[in-house]
Amino acid sequence: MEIGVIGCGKMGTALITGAIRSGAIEASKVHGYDPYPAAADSFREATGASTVAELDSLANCDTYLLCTKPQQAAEALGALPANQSSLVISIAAGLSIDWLQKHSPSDSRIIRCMPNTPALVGEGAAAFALGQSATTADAETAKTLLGSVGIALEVPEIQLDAVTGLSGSGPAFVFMIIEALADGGVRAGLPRAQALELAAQTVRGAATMVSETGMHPGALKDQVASPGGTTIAGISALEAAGLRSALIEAVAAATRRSIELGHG
Ligand SMILES: NC(=O)C1=CN([C@@H]2O[C@H](COP(=O)(O)OP(=O)(O)OC[C@H]3O[C@@H](n4cnc5c(N)ncnc54)[C@H](OP(=O)(O)O)[C@@H]3O)[C@@H](O)[C@H]2O)C=CC1
Ligand SMILES: O=C(O)[C@@H]1CCC=N1
Repeated sequence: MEIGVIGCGKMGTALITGAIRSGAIEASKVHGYDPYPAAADSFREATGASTVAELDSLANCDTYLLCTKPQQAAEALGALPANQSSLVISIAAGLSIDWLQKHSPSDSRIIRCMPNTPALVGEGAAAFALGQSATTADAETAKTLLGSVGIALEVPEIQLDAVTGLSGSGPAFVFMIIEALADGGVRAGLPRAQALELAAQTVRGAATMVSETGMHPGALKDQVASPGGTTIAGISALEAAGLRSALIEAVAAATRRSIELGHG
């Protein structure tokens, strides 16, 4: 498999760095293209893969990973060699399989997916949906690539906007939560560095408990809250501030925006 990465920005670099690091793909089989020379330079440095100066030079690839912004995708796909039968895996938010099929060379097989940036550290959460002509082997390719850097679920395409709102955008929401927890620690008198370390490890530990125990997060929360204790005082403050509603609305707003991006 020769992979052409179209768009060597943040996410293309994160995915390929993680996949090469995990051993799922070889750097020598990956060729990036980005019109922005600084992006191509950092991609080469981070991944050890090569880059090309013209998109045409990716003509020998059998698999393309589309990592441009959604608004740049039509131009990028339009520049692919025509009449080539290849697999196009898109990570662009919102762009539907139908849209991707229409803008790709006619015999392309399409996979639409939504990864997230923790792929860079092997803790990604991704989902993907297959286009009509994508084969079982293509599904395996997507599963191997995305699964090498975290979890990769196959879902019906209709769920991908919600995946974008939850796990695609979600790392940003969690980074804000970690930052705010650390601020809380600083406000209570902790040095900044320790506050941040404790906040990040608290989120990591809590997430691991949810994954590993299989217990409902509400039950795990109840275990922390002693009657008349500190935790229930904090929970009460969070409920008064509308934490749950704010997070639900954040995922809903991001999902709506993914749908809008798909409408151009
Ligand atoms: N960031 C994230 O957390 C996630 C992003 N995504 C999706 O990944 C995609 C990329 O996002 P992200 O990495 O953050 O964006 P970036 O802007 O970092 O990367 C996109 C890169 O593509 C380049 N580019 C522009 N036009 C072309 C072209 N015609 N051919 C090849 N490359 C081109 C851009 O150059 P220039 O800057 O000069 O325009 C830029 O370097 C988006 O579609 C986004 O929806 C999906 C999941 C998570
Ligand atoms: O903000 C965005 O549009 C992209 C898609 C998911 C995460 N980042």
